[in-house]
Amino acid sequence: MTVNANPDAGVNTWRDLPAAQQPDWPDPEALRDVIAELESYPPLVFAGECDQLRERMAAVAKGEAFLLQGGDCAEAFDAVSAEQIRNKLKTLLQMGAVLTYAGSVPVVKVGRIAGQYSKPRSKPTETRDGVTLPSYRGDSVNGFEFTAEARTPDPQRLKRMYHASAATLNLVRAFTTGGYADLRQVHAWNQDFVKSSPSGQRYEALAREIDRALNFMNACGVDPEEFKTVEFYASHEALILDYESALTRVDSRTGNLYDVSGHMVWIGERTRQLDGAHIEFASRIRNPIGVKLGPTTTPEDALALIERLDPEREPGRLTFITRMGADRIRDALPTLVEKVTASGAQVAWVCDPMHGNTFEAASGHKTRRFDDVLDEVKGFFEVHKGLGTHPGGIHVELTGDDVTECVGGGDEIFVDDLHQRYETACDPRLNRSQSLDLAFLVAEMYRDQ
Ligand SMILES: O=C[C@H](O)[C@H](O)COP(=O)(O)O
Ligand SMILES: C=C(OP(=O)(O)O)C(=O)O
Repeated sequence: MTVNANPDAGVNTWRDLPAAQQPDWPDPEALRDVIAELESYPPLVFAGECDQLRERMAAVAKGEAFLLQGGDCAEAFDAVSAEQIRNKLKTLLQMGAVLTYAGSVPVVKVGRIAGQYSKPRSKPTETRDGVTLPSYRGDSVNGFEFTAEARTPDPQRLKRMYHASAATLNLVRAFTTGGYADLRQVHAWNQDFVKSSPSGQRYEALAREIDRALNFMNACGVDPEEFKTVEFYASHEALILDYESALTRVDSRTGNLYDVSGHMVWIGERTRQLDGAHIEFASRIRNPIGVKLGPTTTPEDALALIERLDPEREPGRLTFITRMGADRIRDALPTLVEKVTASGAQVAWVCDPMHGNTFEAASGHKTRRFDDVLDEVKGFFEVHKGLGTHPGGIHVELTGDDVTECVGGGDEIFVDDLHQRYETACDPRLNRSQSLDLAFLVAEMYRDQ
């Protein structure tokens, strides 16, 4: 259930509509208290930063830049450590360097980070050995452990989500502006990795080229500030609407509403009903918005979403993140892109090659084949090439750690390896080596485009 914490605020119009995938909070009073407290907390991001990202996304929509959006499937409170945050950031920075240099395109870097704590689920309950409990819905809602106590939704967790997001964002900001992300560190990001992995070695060769280019520029007297820091943004799925609307504020500069829990938020495949609460919520805020589109999306759905979320047809406002599956993308995507383009809307098209390619291995692990992931990205590029439209970016679930959750990749992981380091709380992520492999292959596709 949801409660009406601030009926006068313009953001609360979603409360009258059906809201899919919301937790069954057992104690409405406790939820109300938490919402009131969250409403008093300072913003996690500044509205001006959201505007800046909207401008960057406009460049993506116009074909002038490429989006790299990636991070955990589900962040976890016990993984808010310097090491894990640094590893994730390092992986994204390395991928960004590969795409920028080998793909020769400006890369907009956005993490699935500092707020990705809530998960929509296929089933509301999970049964093990005859015991049925609520499904795990992310650390913002309940615990992963299979006990009645852990699985009971607890609104106090929404406050932990805020604090975990704040701590993560703080370190990300320190790393990206305090010297760690300086392009001259391009080798340092690879240090612990290069010897053992083919993709690490390939990266090292590219880093040497970048070094030479930097030395050349330096010798010419050019040392741009842009190389010393990195623009990096935070995004997550806007799923738990009580949290998102408690973090929505009126921007004093413009009087507009911004969800200041992250720079960009997206609405998932399971919650993008046109007459539902999530789309209503997204229509009220000025952040750049993503919407996931699965294989059954019709052109009419896409056009109606544009009408609701981007009535002014403003490039950068709306990103369609398609997640069709490798076997469907070549059939399902062309009509969508054609009809949307013909409507005059300039959305950014981004490929999520993860969510349409999940299967369960014989061992019971949810996994994905690297080759399927790659094939979906290839299909995405083929479709856009065929239509003369811009393949705007990729959206991937990844981690900087050497997990064994997806099979394949240059440093191949086999189905029998899955149990070794299977650490995700929900869906399988690419590890660092697989992520770099993907970046090199996408850079080649982009160049060939
Ligand atoms: O990350 C996406 C969804 O939350 C996830 O795919 C749902 O998984 P389920 O089908 O196991 O519920
Ligand atoms: C739930 C997700 O994806 P989708 O909505 O595409 O299933 C996700 O990206 O975490």
